[in-house]
Amino acid sequence: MITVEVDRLELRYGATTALRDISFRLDGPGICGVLGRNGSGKSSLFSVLAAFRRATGGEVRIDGEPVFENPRNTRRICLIREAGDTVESGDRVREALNLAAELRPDWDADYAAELADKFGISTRKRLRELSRGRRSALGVVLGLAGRAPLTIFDETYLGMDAPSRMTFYDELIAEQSARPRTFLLASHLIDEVAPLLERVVLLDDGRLAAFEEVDELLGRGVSVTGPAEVVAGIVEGLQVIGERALGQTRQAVVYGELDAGRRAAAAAANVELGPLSLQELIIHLTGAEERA
Ligand SMILES: Nc1ncnc2c1ncn2[C@@H]1O[C@H](COP(=O)(O)OP(=O)(O)OP(=O)(O)O)[C@@H](O)[C@H]1O
Repeated sequence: MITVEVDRLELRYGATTALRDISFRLDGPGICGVLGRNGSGKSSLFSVLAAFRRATGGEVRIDGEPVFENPRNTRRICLIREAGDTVESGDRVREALNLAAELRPDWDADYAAELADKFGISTRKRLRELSRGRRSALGVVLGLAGRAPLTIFDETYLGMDAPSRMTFYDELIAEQSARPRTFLLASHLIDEVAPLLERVVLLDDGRLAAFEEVDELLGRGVSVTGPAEVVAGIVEGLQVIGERALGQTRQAVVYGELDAGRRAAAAAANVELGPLSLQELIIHLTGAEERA
């Protein structure tokens, strides 16, 4: 079990600032989603966490020690990138697995073989002959069987079909309960991964838009649907983060809680109050509608 501290992190690529003033801390095991729109900085954050890049400001520490140029930490972190990016070493699947066995102190070869079988990956196959989905699945095998205390999957699902993705999610949950560790998961399939996540790091244009437990985040959003004028009265003075009109019916998405008075007004006027999905909430929080 490890502690991950991201402290006022900044990453610039020349004139582009990809991450600004990002701070959060993960104590102990859990599955944390790293979510955000294209270009929001997810892969940049991972590249600093995995010590592939040096931060241009602030720091990342694992168990209190910096990650960059620190061999003690490098072996404890495993970053699995999207399809094809992780498995360039070796000619065949077997060689990629053997290399992982050398690099990863906690590698479980039997589990790797079992997973490869589940994903239909032949260990005799040449890496370049694998389909895109199977290359992604091989990334999943390397990440799960490596059992690194900090394991990061960066859009590793790309190209994987629905049954393979479900196998990935099931294995992730099973691993997490049998051998708790810290997983970071970036995905654009938010509602698909939402049930796995305990916490979310939400990035918006390189900034930290939210760092929260999923249940708390979900508790913040409520949709209010009914006759336009009544809805307007109920949400007045609240933070409305999205709106939709359908004829005389209006749906307002509120970020925040409705007090008892507003709830009673809604009940009396047949106004429907509903939860938001994590995906809806995140779409609103990252301003997709306004920008679109
Ligand atoms: N090597 C690089 N050189 C210059 N700019 C870069 C580089 N890598 C990323 N960026 C820029 O940094 C910002 C963040 O990109 P990043 O790839 O971290 O986003 P992301 O959230 O992973 O996006 P996506 O969801 O599309 O994968 C973007 O503006 C991007 O153009």
